[in-house]
Order: sequence, then C-alpha cells, then structure tokens
Amino acid sequence: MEDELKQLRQRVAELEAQLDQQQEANNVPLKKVDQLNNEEIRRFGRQLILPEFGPEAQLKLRNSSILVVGAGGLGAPAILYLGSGGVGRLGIVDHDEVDISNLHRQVIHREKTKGMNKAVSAMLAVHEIHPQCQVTPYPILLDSTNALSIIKQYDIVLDATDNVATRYLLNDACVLAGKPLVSGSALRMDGQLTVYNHNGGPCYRCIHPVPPPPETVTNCSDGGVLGVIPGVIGVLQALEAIKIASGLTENQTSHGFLIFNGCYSPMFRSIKLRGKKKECLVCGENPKITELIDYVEFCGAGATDKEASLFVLKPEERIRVQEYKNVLENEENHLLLDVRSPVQYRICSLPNSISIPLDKLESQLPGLKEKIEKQNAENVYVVCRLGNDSQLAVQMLQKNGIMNVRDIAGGLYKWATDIDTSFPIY
Ligand SMILES: Nc1ncnc2c1ncn2[C@@H]1O[C@H](COP(=O)(O)OP(=O)(O)OP(=O)(O)O)[C@@H](O)[C@H]1O
Ligand SMILES: [Zn+2]
Repeated sequence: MEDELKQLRQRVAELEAQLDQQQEANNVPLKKVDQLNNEEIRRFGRQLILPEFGPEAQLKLRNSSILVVGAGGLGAPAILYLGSGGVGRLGIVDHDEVDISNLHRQVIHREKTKGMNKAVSAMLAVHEIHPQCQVTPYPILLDSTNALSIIKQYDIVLDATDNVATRYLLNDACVLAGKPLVSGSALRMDGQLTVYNHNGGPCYRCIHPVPPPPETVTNCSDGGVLGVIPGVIGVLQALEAIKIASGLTENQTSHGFLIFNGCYSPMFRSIKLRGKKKECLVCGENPKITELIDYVEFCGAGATDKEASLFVLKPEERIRVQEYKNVLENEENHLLLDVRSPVQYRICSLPNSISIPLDKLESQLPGLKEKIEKQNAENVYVVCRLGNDSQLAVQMLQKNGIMNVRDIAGGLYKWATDIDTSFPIY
C-alpha cells in the first residue's frame, strides 16, 4: 500500500504540474483570426446557416472573450453553451469546490470532480466538448483587489454569482472597465435576467442604489432551488452574451428586465428597464465611485459568509451535541423542539421531537407551554439545521417566560457529523 501511495502522490504531482502549464498557456490574450477554419465551419454549421447569424456573427464570437464569474447553478449551463457554441476565450472564476449537493443543478460538474475547484472542473468539461476553446480558470475569490485586472482582459462579463457584495463589485468594475454585464439570479422557483451597462443602458446601481439589508437576503442553501430554474436563466445569460459578442444587439436601444417563475403561467414577464440615472454614483454624470470600494462593508455581508454562525446566546444557554446524546442515554425527561420549516422536518428529524417552525413559535406558545407542563419536562432543548434559528427560538422562549431552555449548538448538521453519521445531511 505504501508503494501504491507513493505512486499516487507522484501522479498527483505530475498532474498538478501539467495543469499549471496548461493554465499558463491559457492565460494569454486571445489570438484573433480573420476567417473560420474548416473544422469550425463543420462544427458550427447549424449556426452558420442561420440567416440572422451566419459566418460573420460566428467569426465575431470566435474572436470574443467572455468572463463568467461563478461556476455554480447559473454559470454551469452558461459556460457549457458558451464553450460549445464557439466563444474564442472563456475566463471562469470560482473559489469554491464541487460538492455533491451542487450536482443536481451545476450540470457542468461530475461526481468524479467532487472536491475539485469549480473553475478547473468547468474548464475540463469545456475541453471535453470543444478542446479549441481557450479557457482560463481563476480558482480565486473575486474581490476589489483582483476584479479590475481580470475583467479588463475580457469583452463581456457574466454575473453568475449568488451574493450581493459580488453583484456590486462586478457592476462597478464593469462600469469602470466599460464592459457589458449580463446578470442573472435564481432562487426557489424564480429567476431574473438583465443586461447592464450596455448600449447606453443603466447599470445595476442605477436600479439598485442601496443594497438590501443582509438579513433579508436568502441563498440557495437556505431557501432551496429547483435545479432547472438556474438552468433556464444561465442559458439565457449565455444567449445574451452570444448576442452581444456576435454583434446582434448593436442597434438595440431599449433595455429589459426578465422575470421568470417556473410555477405559474405565463412563466416569463418582461419589464422595460428605467434608463441610466444621471445621479448614479458610478455611471452618472458626476461619479463619486472612481475606483473599487470595500463591498463587504458596503453590503454588510461578504461573498463567502452565507452560512455564517450566529452567536446570540451565552455558552451556558447552549448544549453541545455530545451533551444531548447524554440526555438521551440518561433518559432525562425533556422536550426536544425542532424549529425548522415543515418541509425540512419531513426530510429527517430526531425521534420524539416536536415540530414548531420558528415563524409559528409565537402563535403556538400556549400549546407549547401546556405540553411542557403536562410532561413535567425538566428542560427544553431547541434544534434546527445549523444552530442559528435555534438560538433565536431560545431568546424568544426566554422572553416569554420559558427559562429552562437551551439550544443544541451546530444543530442537526453537527449531530450528523459528530454523533450519528447515519443521520442525513442536506
Ligand atoms: N466573489 C466571488 N468570487 C468567486 N466565486 C464566487 C464569488 N461569489 C460567488 N461565487 C461562486 O458563485 C457560485 C454561485 O453558485 P450557486 O448560486 O449555485 O451557489 P453554491 O454556493 O454553489 O451552492 P449552495 O448555496 O447550494 O451551497 C458559487 O460556486 C460560488 O463559489
Ligand atoms: Zn449607474
């Protein structure tokens, strides 16, 4: 086994060196051409015979470079279509690694690339389809220190990220660098699509001058998302980028905002976007923002703290999962209150827990108090998925006179990782 390990380590080192070389080779400006070669004519034949597209548009696409920020739910389909459709150079930025829970929607990744950086995994997928597409992966977190120097190397930018700080960062960087920004978002059953900073149209700040309060922002990991929803929006982002790159939007003066809901009919609605705002801080007549700012401070939340832990309770108001295991083993007379949503409770729950979602807790207090009294429970323990909502629930119960209450730190996730590995994680 030791020999085998040694060989494997050597192979990993070789592959890493190869990848480094490949990345270096890819990190050069796109070499433009003045005509399509025979291989390209054959490969893109179905697009070439389109009267509204033709060889001229395909050649423009071939000579264009597009940066996709985020190789997740939106980026995955967008990158697949851009890479296979004939874009000359693709840049892919993502700091995160492929996780099994990504695969239902981030269709560019594979089980075998689990744990790999997403930008690199996406590059491998594009090269399997169209090896001539020049792909540069950036396995980094895009922020104020690196955004402009990367964006300047590309003609068009796709925002396929999932957080407000990166949205403002990309907007300001695209305005400062003079690049169109194809922006998409998707959550639950809903999606949105807009092209900013293109053909004299508004930028993201013109429409959204102030960021939403961080506590009102939900991401896919908290709110859920049906896999095909970002698929639809990501594909439309690719379409918008292809239209811009191939010159199909040159004379387009009106700017739309597309709203998509996968549940209702009609699924698509388009709203005409307001024009550029004269007083916009970044693209207006007297811009105040002339260089990138601190977007984490501006938005009150960063790109990576989507599952940030809350610390609102004192340590003595919490118990560790190990302590709760002892509670069970000692058959302590207690009540376990699960404050997750009903749908999450239906996925999995601990035995003998009672389910009252956090947002129903206040209205169901009398019933809960009655239960505690009837059972003569010594303690109430509150559990949720990660140990954030459970703290809010404890605070609320304390305020309403229930004092023998503590939460289980780290929630069911910690239970599954530290105590019972057969318990599901979602
Ligand atoms: N500033 C940034 N720099 C680089 N990549 C970013 C940045 N902000 C977001 N991303 C990437 O954008 C992608 C967004 O994908 P998606 O919305 O599907 O979320 P996710 O983080 O993969 O999934 P989940 O929320 O389910 O864990 C992620 O892969 C994330 O790492
Ligand atoms: Zn603006």
